[in-house]
Amino acid sequence: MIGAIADDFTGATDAAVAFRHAGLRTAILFGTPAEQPDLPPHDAIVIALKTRTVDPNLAVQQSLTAAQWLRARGAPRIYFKYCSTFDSSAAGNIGPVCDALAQQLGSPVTVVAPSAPNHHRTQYLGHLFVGGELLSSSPMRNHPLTPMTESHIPTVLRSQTERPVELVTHAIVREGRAAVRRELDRLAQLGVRYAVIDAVTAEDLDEIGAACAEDVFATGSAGLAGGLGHAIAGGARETRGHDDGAPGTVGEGLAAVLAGSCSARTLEQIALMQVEHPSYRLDALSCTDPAALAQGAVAWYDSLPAKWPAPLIYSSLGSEELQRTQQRLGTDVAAAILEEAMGRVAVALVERGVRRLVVAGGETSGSVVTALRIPGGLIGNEEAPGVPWIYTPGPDPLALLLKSGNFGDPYLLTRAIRARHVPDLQK
Ligand SMILES: Nc1ncnc2c1ncn2[C@@H]1O[C@H](COP(=O)(O)OP(=O)(O)O)[C@@H](O)[C@H]1O
Ligand SMILES: O=C(O)[C@@H](O)C(=O)COP(=O)(O)O
Repeated sequence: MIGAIADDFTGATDAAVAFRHAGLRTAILFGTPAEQPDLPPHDAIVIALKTRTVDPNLAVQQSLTAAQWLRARGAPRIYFKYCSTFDSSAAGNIGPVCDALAQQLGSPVTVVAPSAPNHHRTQYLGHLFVGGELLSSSPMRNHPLTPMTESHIPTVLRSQTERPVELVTHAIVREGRAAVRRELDRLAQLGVRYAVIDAVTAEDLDEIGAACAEDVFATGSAGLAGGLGHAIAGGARETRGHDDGAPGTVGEGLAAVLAGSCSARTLEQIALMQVEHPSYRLDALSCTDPAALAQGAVAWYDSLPAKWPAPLIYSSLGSEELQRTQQRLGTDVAAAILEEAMGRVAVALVERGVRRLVVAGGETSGSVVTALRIPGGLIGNEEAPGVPWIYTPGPDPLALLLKSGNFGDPYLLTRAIRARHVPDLQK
């Protein structure tokens, strides 16, 4: 069994998919449960937290609680899943959370591997690339909460921890799992506490996963989750795409899209969705009261003719307009207003019968799922790599698609809500 803690909700779904593709039966939980829930048989549990941008002390406390819960549930090893673009602020939270978990778990040296080649994030000589660009030149430099302006991951991590950090280069990874293991042991003996490891391909991550599969603690993106999953499952690469019987079809309920992501890919997806779908923008500059903002959006939803295509409610803005909002209201205040408003909108839409909810943005997904008090779900098929449908338990399930800001092709949102039952205006 492996227990994973993800620092945001879309990241948790990405990791859950990676475990599932490796052949592990995977359960996802939103937050650390207060009690022991009944879970279907599983080899991996992913706990989704919303700790990427909160105060570092809170992130540490929540991560430690999740790790304790997973250990008590029988997980001999813990994986901390953060973003493949190493999303963090100057204060953390990757460094502080890694420090606390490494100490709690007694990890001598901890692997740090942000690469996720299936999402085109690769690391070479410590430098993280997004597609063909360095992280610091990619759209991540304009992220509303965690702008990434340094691509050299050992440098980023050193700014967040006092523990010694060293790089394990791709040349060592290419030598294979035994060489990686030897290097980790050598670094541990030298007193190094974090080994930031290059990885360019999924095969690299399988070698790294095999090298650290017995470690009590490892960290990275969904990429290394896949590598560890393979090592634990003892499976071959062909197991990728294996279906463990989770539901594969999208529900039949009314659909809506909620977008709080301002990532470049989400903005493209929104523009394409607006061609055929009605949309409403939550504007924090015109109203700073989340309840009133949400009320305006819900009144608009209620005014839509019965058979209109699924609507979009969004707050997403391009970087210039976004900066204006952040300068006027403050970055954290603007985010808090819009996240609370989006959570309230989600609750109202579900009360009105919406049963398929597509949410764009990791923080936004965290707010929506928390507002809906959803404890966890079953992982279904992927609408895009790393973006699976999630089915909530109970007699009246919801189908959720939690989309990471930069994931999915430009038509993802449009495709996700275009299910068989959506009324066709042409008829
Ligand atoms: N118009 C806006 N002005 C200021 N902040 C915004 C605006 N729209 C969204 N945000 C905030 O930006 C953050 C986007 O983060 P997130 O939802 O994680 O998206 P992504 O997955 O793209 O990182 C959220 O906290 C959201 O509330
Ligand atoms: O690793 C990734 O890129 C994702 O799993 C992830 O964490 C995405 O975060 P958001 O872009 O904030 O949704």
